[in-house]
Amino acid sequence: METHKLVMPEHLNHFGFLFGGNLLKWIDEVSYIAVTLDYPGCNFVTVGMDNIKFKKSIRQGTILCFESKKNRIGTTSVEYIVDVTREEITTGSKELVFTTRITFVSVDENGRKKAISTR
Ligand SMILES: CC(=O)SCCNC(=O)CCNC(=O)[C@H](O)C(C)(C)COP(=O)(O)OP(=O)(O)OC[C@H]1O[C@@H](n2cnc3c(N)ncnc32)[C@H](O)[C@@H]1OP(=O)(O)O
Repeated sequence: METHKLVMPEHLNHFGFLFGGNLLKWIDEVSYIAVTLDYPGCNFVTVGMDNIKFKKSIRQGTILCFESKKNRIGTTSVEYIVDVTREEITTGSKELVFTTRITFVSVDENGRKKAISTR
């Protein structure tokens, strides 16, 4: 699944670059939507996000593309790789600015883990 976000003034830190917590929130949100659409009827919670390294700063006005790819399916969990690329609006070129693995666990109505059902 692919989606885009526009970096606005309210997303910046006090140095004027994208606040890392906002990036992580967007990754949680877009990949939660991906897993929920991939497994209709299941409820998921995030259990972990790996490899958090902020190596590129991101300016206001940047268009970010989030691509969530299913990477591993376990008994109760599903892992996605999320690649975040910066899209250069004048040239159309793309640059990978962040990548992570995020894992969701299927839960029942009481929040207890539950085997993933495919229907
Ligand atoms: C969309 C959101 O933001 S939701 C809000 C934030 N998330 C939450 O509030 C969730 C809080 N956590 C919990 O309620 C519990 O930890 C649960 C229900 C998610 C899991 O229960 P636990 O007893 O901790 O699970 P357990 O350790 O047995 O692992 C369950 C599965 O998750 C996987 N897992 C556990 N920890 C991690 C981790 N850090 N990274 C990746 N996978 C993990 C396990 O490998 C296992 O997978 P499998 O069943 O496919 O083999």
